[in-house]
Amino acid sequence: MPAIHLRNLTKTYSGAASPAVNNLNLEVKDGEFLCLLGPSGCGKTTILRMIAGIEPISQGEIAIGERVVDSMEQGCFIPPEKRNIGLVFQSYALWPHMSVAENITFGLKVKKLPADEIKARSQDVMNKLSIAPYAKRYPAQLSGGQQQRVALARMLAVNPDVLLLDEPLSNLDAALRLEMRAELRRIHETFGTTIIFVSHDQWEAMTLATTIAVMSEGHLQQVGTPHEIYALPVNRFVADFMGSPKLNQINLNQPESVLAKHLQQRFHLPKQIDSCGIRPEALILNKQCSYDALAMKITTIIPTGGSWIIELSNGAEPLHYSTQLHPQWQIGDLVFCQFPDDALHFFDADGTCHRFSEVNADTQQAC
Ligand SMILES: Nc1ncnc2c1ncn2[C@@H]1O[C@H](COP(=O)(O)OP(=O)(O)OP(=O)(O)O)[C@@H](O)[C@H]1O
Repeated sequence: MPAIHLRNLTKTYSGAASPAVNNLNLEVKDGEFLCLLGPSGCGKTTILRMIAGIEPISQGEIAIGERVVDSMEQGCFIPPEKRNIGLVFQSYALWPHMSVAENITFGLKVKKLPADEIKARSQDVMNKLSIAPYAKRYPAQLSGGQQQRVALARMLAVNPDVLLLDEPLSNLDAALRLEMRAELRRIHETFGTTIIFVSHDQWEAMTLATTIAVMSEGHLQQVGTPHEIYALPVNRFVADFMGSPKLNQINLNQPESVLAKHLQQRFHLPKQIDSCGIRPEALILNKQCSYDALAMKITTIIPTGGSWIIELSNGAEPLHYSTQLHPQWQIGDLVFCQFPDDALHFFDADGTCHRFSEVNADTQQAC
C-alpha cells in the first residue's frame, strides 16, 4: 500500500477569513491507521475530502505513493475515481433499492471485473465482516451496525489502497461502536489497508489508531502514537484536549493560590513557566503527610462505573483525581496529595509543554 504525503497543504474556502487547513505537512505511512483528531471545525473533513479529490486544494501538494495526485504548483489533478481510494462517510449512503450483495458488487461491476471474481471478492468480504447471512436483505432491513459493515464491505471489496473514514461510527450506540471499533481493527490487521480516520472522539482515536494527528483551527498540533499524544503532549492544546477527566491545570501566577505556592516551592521553576498540568490519575493521595505532599479536602466523589472521580479542594481551585480502586475516603476527609515530578507538564506563556527534566527543576522540601 502506498504512503500518502501532504505537503504545505492549504485550503481556504471562498469568502473565509482564515484557511480551514493551513500549510499542513503530514505523511501517512504504508499500512498506518491514522486518526485525524480535533474539535468540530478544525479541518478534519476538509483534509479527507482533499485526499479523496472531491475538494479542490488552494495550495500545496498531495502525493499517493510516488504519484502526485494534486498540485497547484505542477497544475496536476488526478480525479477521485483514479486515486484508488475508498471513502466512507458518517451516513452510510447505501443504495436502498439494492440488496446487501448488490450494494457490495456494484463497484466491482462498474470496474467491469469478471463475474467469478466479483462473486469471490464479495463473498470473501461478506464473510470477513460477518454479513453473509444478510446478503439478500435490503438496507432498511438491517440494524445501524449491520448497515455500517455493509458500507465498509462495499469499500473493501474494490480493494482500495487507502480507506478514508469520516466519523463512520458516529450514528451508532455505545455497544455497537465498541463492536465496530473491534471490527475496524480486524479489518486493518486483515487487509493491511492504509486507513485515515476522522474523529473528534479522543477515546475512539486512542483505542483505534496506530498514529494520531491532532488538529486545531486548521493547524496540525502534534503527530504521534496514542501514548505519545497522551503522555508527551507538545503543547497546552493537546494536553488539554486529550484525557477525560481533563488534565488538571494550575496557574502558577496566582500569589494567593496555595496550590501554586506549593508547586513553586517544591520545584525551582524558571520564570517563563506560567502553569503546570497533571493528569487526574497521576496524582497520589495518602492518609499520611509527607514532606512533598499538600493537604487537600475531598469535596466530591463521583462513581463512573468501575472508576471514580474525586474532587479535591484547597481554597479556590479544585483538582480532580481519578482511580479504578474503590475509594477509601469520604467527602470532607483530609488527604495528602503528591505531584510526581515525572508526571508534571510545564507550560510556558505561548503554551509549549516542557518535561520536568527540560525545565531543569530541582526538588525542594515544602512541608
Ligand atoms: N463548503 C464549505 N464552504 C465554506 N466553509 C466550509 C465548507 N466546508 C467547511 N467549511 C469550514 O471549514 C472549516 C473546517 O471544516 P471541516 O468540516 O473540515 O471541519 P471538521 O473538523 O471536519 O468539523 P466536524 O468535526 O464538525 O465535522 C469550518 O470552519 C467550516 O465551517
